[in-house]
Formats: sequence, structure tokens, C-alpha cells
Amino acid sequence: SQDYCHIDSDCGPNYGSKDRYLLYDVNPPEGFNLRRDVYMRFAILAYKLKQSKKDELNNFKLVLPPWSRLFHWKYNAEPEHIPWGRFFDLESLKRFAPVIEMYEFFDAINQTYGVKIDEVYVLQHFKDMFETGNFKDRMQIEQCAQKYQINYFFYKNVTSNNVKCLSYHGPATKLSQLLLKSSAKTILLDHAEVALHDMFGDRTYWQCRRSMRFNKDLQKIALDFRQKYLNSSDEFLPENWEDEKPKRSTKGGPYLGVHLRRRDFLRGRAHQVPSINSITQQITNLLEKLNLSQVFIATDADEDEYRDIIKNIPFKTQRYTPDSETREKIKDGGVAIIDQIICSHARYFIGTYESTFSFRIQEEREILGFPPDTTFNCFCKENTECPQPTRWKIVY
Ligand SMILES: C[C@@H]1O[C@H](OP(=O)(O)OP(=O)(O)OC[C@H]2O[C@@H](n3cnc4c(=O)[nH]c(N)nc43)[C@H](O)[C@@H]2O)[C@@H](O)[C@H](O)[C@@H]1O
Repeated sequence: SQDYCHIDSDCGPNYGSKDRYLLYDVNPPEGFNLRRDVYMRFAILAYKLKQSKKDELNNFKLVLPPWSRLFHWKYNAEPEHIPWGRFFDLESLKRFAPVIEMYEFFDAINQTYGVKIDEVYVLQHFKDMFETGNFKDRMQIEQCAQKYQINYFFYKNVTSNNVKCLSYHGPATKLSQLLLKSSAKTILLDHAEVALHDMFGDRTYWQCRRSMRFNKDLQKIALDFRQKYLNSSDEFLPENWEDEKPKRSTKGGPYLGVHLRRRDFLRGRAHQVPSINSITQQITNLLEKLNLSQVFIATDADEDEYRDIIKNIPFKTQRYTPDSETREKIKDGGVAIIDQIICSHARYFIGTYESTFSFRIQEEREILGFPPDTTFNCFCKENTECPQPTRWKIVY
């Protein structure tokens, strides 16, 4: 019979230490770039806990949920647990908040037979929130609104005997009240996306965002591509994000960067998504207006659709397509990041209305120091004017 590691049993090398572990998981259908935003809410919580350290209960490490079975990605082996270090620079993340990879957590508590999480809280919205318009910050253990199935990160041997549903409205940082009342060694918050940002767009938000530097191998692939095909070399950023200074003078490489979200957006957002003809027109007009002769297109469109998009653009077009060996190594997430890096270094960027993929590119360009006019642009349904993205400018 299996045995599990409990708070009382000193079954791992670090189990006797004062470290506590905060785990979180996100609603399965959520995509890569919303998950990056949820990470920020919890990294800021971990950062603030560390700053306010008063008692020994306040000793949390935030465990990074592996990238398992994302709805939009293809996985070869099932199930696959991709650690954060494959996409991000762990050292940079750790300079902001005390985060660790899931495998480091497993090592620390020695889960030879599996892990039983001491306390699990499944976050849910208050049932009456929209009816009564009560948007005050509050939290309360309530009946689960939906049947809940334990399936943490697609690990069969991560379970819990102590699961409660927590109706919640407020920023993730308010959860510190709950965490510091408990003395559990391991706490998992599921449906973490229910908790909001503490202060969206303030200095701490941007520090956290700046700490999310990409994995260095991916940065190198993107730089090689820009040098080889787009006549673009690197923009200066200091080695350490903490040394970055405000600037607005970045010019970017001599190309237009485009992010075109297609696939499920064609169904879910048909009233906003432009036709192929309209896209061709808008790209051509922009290239002429900006006096640029090449465009880099990041898109989730398939090859046929991509060919239809570029066939009537009378300028040089580029798309990043890795060979099969590279794709196997960097996965769909790596390709997405390389697309984002290349778009974020363009002289001018135009993205897709309300796509979090485009939002992350805009943030990257804010960090790089581009003038906002060259960043906060999106395609219109027709080749006319339409609402443009909110300008969430960087704060230092
Ligand atoms: C309709 C909603 O859309 C939301 O997507 P949205 O905000 O665009 O932003 P993402 O969640 O990042 O987009 C979903 C996935 O599509 C792929 N993708 C999109 N655009 C590109 C691109 O230009 N290049 C590459 N390489 N990959 C791309 C990528 O795998 C990304 O993780 C989802 O998060 C929600 O779950 C929901 O599906």
C-alpha cells in the first residue's frame, strides 16, 4: 500500500525545515498568456509576503505549475510537464519572488510515493456577485458551485484529503490572510485565476513583469532569426532586469511586426476578426505609410491560411518556422515566445484586438522603451478606424 508525505511525518530532506509551499493551478482551458498574468498575481503575493515577513508562518515558496496539456498546444508524450525554465529565465524570476519549479518542490519534500497536499482551496466567484452588484473584497468557505474533481497538474500522485471551496472576490494578495492563519506546510489554490491583481499597472506590477525574462536559448534563436532575415540586431537591455532604466527612444528593427490571432478567434470573435483581404490591405497600407519594406507575421493560422494572407502583400514577408528538431526541443510554447520576441523588436507593431498574446508583446515593447504610438495598435475588422488597445504604460 502507498504511503504519503504528511506534515507530521518528516519524510523529506526539507520537510523538517520551516519552508512552506504555496501551489496554484488554473482553469484548464486558459491559454499560455493569461496564465502568465495569473502567475504575476501570485508572484506579487509571494513577493509581498516575503517583504512583510513577521512570523515563522510567513515562509512561503511559490511552486510554479508545470505547463501541462495546454489546450492550444500539441504534446508528444502524454502527459508532459514542462518546467518554467524551458520558457523563462528562472534566475530572473527568483530575483523578484521566492519561486521554485515543481520538481524542486518534489525534491524538497521527497515524494517517493506521491504528495498529499495539506490544504486545498478551490476559488470560485460569489454566486450573488453579479445579481447584487456586491463587488466588495470578501472570502468565505462555501459549498462548491460545481462538482470538483481532483486533478492537479495531471499528476496522478498529487492528491489531497482536505479540499474546500472558497468563494472569493479580491486581489491575490488578500489571500495572505488565509495563508497566515493556517499552519499547513503545503497549500494549493485551484482556479487561481479567480483572484485578481493587487494593483494593475503599478511599479510592483512592472517589476514583476520585467523579471519575466525569457529563457536565454529562445532569446538567442530569436536574435539569430532577426539578424539573418530582418536586418535587425539586438536592443540594449542590461543583463539584470533590476538595472533597467526608463527610456522612450528605442527604434527597433526595420520591419513591421504583426500578431494575427486566428483559429478559435475566428469562431469566438467572428464580429471582430478581419477577413484575409482586409488584413492584406491593412498590412500593405501600413508598410507604405511607415516606409518599410518587410513584415514579420506571428500567427497561429495554418500554412494554407498564412499563404492566403501573404499572397497579395507586395512586400517581403517573414514567418518563423522551426525545423522539426528545434520544434521538438522548444515546443509550441518556445515558438510562441520567439514570435513574441521578434514582434517586440519591430519598428512598429500591430496586434489582434483583445488577444492576451498581443498584450504580452505590448508589455515587452514598453520594457524595451518604444514610443507608445508604435506599440498600441490593433487590426480593425474592416479597413477603417476602430477601437485601439488601452495604453498600459510602464511605471518605474
Ligand atoms: C478565445 C480565447 O483565446 C485566448 O487566447 P489569446 O488571448 O489570444 O492568447 P493565448 O492564450 O496566448 O493564445 C493561445 C495560444 O495560441 C497560440 N498562438 C496564438 N497566436 C500565436 C502566434 O502568433 N504564434 C504562435 N507561435 N502561436 C500563437 C499559442 O500557442 C498560444 O499559447 C485563450 O487564452 C483563451 O483560452 C481562449 O481560447
